[in-house]
Amino acid sequence: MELGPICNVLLGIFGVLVVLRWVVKNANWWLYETQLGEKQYSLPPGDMGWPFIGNMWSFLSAFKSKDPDSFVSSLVSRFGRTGIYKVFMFGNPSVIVTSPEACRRVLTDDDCFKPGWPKSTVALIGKKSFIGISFEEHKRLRRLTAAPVNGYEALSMYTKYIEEIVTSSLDKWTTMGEIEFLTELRKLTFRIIMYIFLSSESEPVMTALEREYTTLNYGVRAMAINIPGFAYHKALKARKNLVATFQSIVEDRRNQKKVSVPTKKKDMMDALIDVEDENGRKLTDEDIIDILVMYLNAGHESSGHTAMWATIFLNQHPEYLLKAKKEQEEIVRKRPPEQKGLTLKEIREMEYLSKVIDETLRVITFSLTVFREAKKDVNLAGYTIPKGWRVLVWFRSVHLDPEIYENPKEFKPSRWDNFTPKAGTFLPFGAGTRLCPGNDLAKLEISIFLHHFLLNYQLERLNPGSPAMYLPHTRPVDNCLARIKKCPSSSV
Ligand code: HEM
Repeated sequence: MELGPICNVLLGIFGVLVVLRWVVKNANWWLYETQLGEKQYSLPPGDMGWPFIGNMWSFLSAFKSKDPDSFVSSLVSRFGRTGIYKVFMFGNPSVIVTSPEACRRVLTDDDCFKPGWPKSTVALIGKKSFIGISFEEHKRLRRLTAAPVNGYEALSMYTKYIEEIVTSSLDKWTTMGEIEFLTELRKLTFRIIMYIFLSSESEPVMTALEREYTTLNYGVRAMAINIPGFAYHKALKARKNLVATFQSIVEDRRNQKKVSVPTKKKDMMDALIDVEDENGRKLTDEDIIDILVMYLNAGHESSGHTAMWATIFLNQHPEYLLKAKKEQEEIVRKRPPEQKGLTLKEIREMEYLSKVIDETLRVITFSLTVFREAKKDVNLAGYTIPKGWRVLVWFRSVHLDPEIYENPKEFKPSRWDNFTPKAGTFLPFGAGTRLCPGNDLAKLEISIFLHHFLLNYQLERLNPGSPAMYLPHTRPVDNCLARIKKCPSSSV
């Protein structure tokens, strides 16, 4: 048999494959960069990945592996430590920023950047939530909703309630045998945020809502594939259920108001129903529901995860746990005998505990990234971000940068002794006009939880070596399966 023709055919196929690969690899470059004219030459270095999926495959495979940071470190090793990289993610030509200076600039420059969350995320959180509304509308609703969740007066008001719910939950957990510690903490923080927004709801409604939020969050970081079986499809269904529940709560509250039965305490729902703009225009049901979907989500997942990790880290480091416990015992010892429970003043004096929480926020970086969009062509660090491109502010890289935090993956609360982070190097709650409005509330909840936990309880993990997973948020695969036990020295 003659080999010549076969070789030619094989060579031909090989040639076609090489050309095809080149075309496919350069499709995004051709689609998004060549259109930019001269500007394409000043884009940040990077790689736009494959057509349609861009860099999502590398992102998802890194974040589903044991080394999520391999995603950004591969950009650094290929393109250098520029702190800004061109990518194609979540369906858009984008730039990832990883240096403190660039992150801070993007977060604080409202003339150049606006929220730029992927359409799929806006569809889940709501187009009338803070990530979908105009600058002016955001300013107004932010003013209205931020005061009741932050500030001395509001926080003092919630301290007693949070303490009650923390102590009763901890007590209950000791009787439950094996629990998923994270799941229980999420329920706890969800009850707190429900109380602030809606005063109260029945236990079954709360458990059902919290479950829907878990499904919703899986969809937020997944690929937007709306086909049964995929995380995004399930998340859309979860949103539908949440909207239906909130709709009936809003209707009930409006009806109550019509027959003018004043509720005992004015909660956030009352404030949202009553508020008018300068033209006397009130919020629609859709406005209120999207604000609820957003706040109740942002307001419990993050604090629940952070409280869990702080407890795990302390458990892994008995010397830090002892130090934190001593501080709490000292607070109780100094307390006048007639005082019942914690005061905000005492919480503000928990110096070591505050370092434990900051260190947890840094090591875990609950919000791995946030999204912005360039409102015009922007020059950043000598590179051009073209108008309309998305910017991913990659908090995780800043918090785990060995040039900022020595041995960054080590949990070491004492690194915060006499250390004030430079601007842009510690951003657990973001910065600028979108700085998390719940930052003080979150620290309050976590401090109250740790206070009672350290004084009276112990965590016994069933799988202490359970590996971590990173999407949608960093957590142990087993949701921290554990038993909660009373300390032998407990006074409760
Ligand atoms: C450890 C706990 C928390 C962490 C790590 C956290 C983190 C963040 C971050 C990084 C942002 C900035 C988003 C951006 O720049 O686009 C943010 C925004 C937000 N957070 Fe939090 N958060 C926490 C707790 C809370 C709590 C308890 C609430 C509820 C009261 C809350 C409500 C919100 C809201 C509504 C926004 C949007 C703000 C806006 O767009 O103006 N967060 N959070």
